[in-house]
Amino acid sequence: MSSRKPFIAGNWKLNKNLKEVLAFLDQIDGKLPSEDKVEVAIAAPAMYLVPLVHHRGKNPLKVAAENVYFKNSGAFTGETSPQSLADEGVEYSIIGHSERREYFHETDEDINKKAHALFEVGVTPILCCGETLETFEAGKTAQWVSNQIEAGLKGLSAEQVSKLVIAYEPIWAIGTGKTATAEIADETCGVVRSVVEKLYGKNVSEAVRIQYGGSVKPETVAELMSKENIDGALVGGASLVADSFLGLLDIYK
Ligand SMILES: O=C[C@H](O)COP(=O)(O)O
Repeated sequence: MSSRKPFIAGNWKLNKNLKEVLAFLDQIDGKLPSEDKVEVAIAAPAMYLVPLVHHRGKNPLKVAAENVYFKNSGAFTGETSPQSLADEGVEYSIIGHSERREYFHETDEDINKKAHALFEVGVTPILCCGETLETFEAGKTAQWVSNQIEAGLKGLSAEQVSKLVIAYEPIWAIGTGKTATAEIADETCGVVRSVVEKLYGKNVSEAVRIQYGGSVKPETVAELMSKENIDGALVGGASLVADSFLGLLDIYK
């Protein structure tokens, strides 16, 4: 367990309708642990960001976008601007999720532009990285993830990177029920931290928070969070149902 504040974020992906979003807020109302112990967020489809901000009430719940564009205005049909996230009170945005990289062909360069654009408006990026099963089995995870991180951080200042959140999500563990062992997850989060140290020095690498993501469940979260280099979790499936989402936070009560 590190001294950094843990950060547990749900990622709803393309799930829920408005009624379900509001019901979820109702079900977690007054049940989140104190923000002194853990930071909690939900990343939701763009359509539900404003309702989440407006209906979270006094719950210590941060709101995150699942994606963002790197321009604030212009002829970019269908995109969401960083400025609109900031204006509506959205605190975080995931960038570079493996599903965006795979299905929407996002490149490291796009993702780096998004990181810059978010910092410019005061929204904190959650920068995702992670390798395929093939890369994992070939023993090339460290190199792969290091390259993604170096490219994603290009041109960011030490001050920005110390506020950043990085999520290590092995693609083979996403939605498969196959969580990486806590040891593997910790080792790769340690690799990510060492890349940050190489680029920005010890102070920044000790400040940056690194989440693990990939089939995290209430039953597996405690062991993962006990590891030195893991500061939180980015959770898909287990964040969709209020009881299970609250179960992820039991260790902080
Ligand atoms: O962003 C979340 C990850 O893709 C993990 O999803 P999962 O918990 O359903 O495996």
